[in-house]
Amino acid sequence: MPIKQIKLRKLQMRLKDPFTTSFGTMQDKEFYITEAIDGEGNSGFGESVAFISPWYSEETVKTNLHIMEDFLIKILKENEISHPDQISELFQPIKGHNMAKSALEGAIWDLYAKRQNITLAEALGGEKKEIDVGISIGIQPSIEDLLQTIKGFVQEGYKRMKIKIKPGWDVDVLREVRANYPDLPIMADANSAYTLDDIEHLQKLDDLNLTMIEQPLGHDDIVDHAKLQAVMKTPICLDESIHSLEDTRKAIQLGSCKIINIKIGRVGGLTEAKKIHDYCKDHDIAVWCGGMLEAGVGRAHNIALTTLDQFILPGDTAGSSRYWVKDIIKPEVVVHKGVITVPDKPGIGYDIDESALEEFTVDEKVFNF
Ligand SMILES: O=C(O)CCC(=O)C1=CC=C[C@@H](O)[C@@H]1C(=O)O
Ligand SMILES: [Mg+2]
Repeated sequence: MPIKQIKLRKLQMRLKDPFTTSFGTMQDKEFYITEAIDGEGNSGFGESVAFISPWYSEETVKTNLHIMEDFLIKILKENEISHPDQISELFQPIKGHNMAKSALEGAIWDLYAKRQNITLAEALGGEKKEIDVGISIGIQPSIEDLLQTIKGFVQEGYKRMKIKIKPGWDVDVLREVRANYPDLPIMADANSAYTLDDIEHLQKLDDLNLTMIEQPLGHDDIVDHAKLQAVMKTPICLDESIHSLEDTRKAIQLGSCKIINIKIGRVGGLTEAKKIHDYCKDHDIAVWCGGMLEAGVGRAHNIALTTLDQFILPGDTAGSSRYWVKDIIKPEVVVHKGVITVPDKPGIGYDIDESALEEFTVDEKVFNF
């Protein structure tokens, strides 16, 4: 697969609404869209999920550019790529920087699928033609606002509500939600806002029939999570703690979680994400596809990954209109009654909206091979 050119476009897009988690609030998103071009004019696209500041992980938009242009693109130039699965091996000598690696690998996966004239889902071995999706709701100004927000998303048919929690906005809030929605699938995401000192407080959540509690403890912990899971009925789901298949193996061996949120960027790309999926399938651990407030390219990659059969829980892949006035793909991602129909066109299955891409691009770098 002769790559002739890599393009890095830095985009700035403004979320429709501020998104608040236990870390803080964001509304202006800056990120990279990557493009891998072959000699026949085919283009594959990827998206980096790193944020402007290192609050979710140590990576940022700036570290992404540094690692992509100073290391990863050089490795791609120096090696003949025949299959995208080679890339994670080639990038192995570069420690960390999974989101930078994933952004480039994703563009090459899309290019590969287009050259084979198959969908990215088929290239990954996925068979689902539709995927169930849930929605992630940031911390709201009041419980009334939260209930109103949930009401709207329930009416839109989303299959599961993910509610952000933090100390002072947790048990009482979730009790109120459960009282209003006795049968609705509800999960909580704490984004590491608690410690083992909070065990007794977190155990109060066990009465609420939550589908899971996501990442209650340290962002890089699997030991304390194992202690917490041992005393909680509610399944713990790990997000930030899982960066690789190795982390997955250790977390499952320790009993740190019963569910894993797979995010392509966090684990370094689609090849590693598929390995984690396959390992979880062998060990009866449910997985779902998390979100990073992506634009349409990243959303399309998430949809393709979610077609693999161990993705048995609704993920965070909302429709484009959840976050964006205008997305960079056409058609946009649409959720109908909590379901996304998997596109059947080659590659990611959505076209790039060239005018929107140009409108949001604030910088572009081209690397010729
Ligand atoms: O992209 C989406 O719709 C979900 C976004 C979301 O919930 C998150 C994005 C980034 C970090 C976290 O705050 C949170 C998560 O943990 O999944
Ligand atoms: Mg999370």
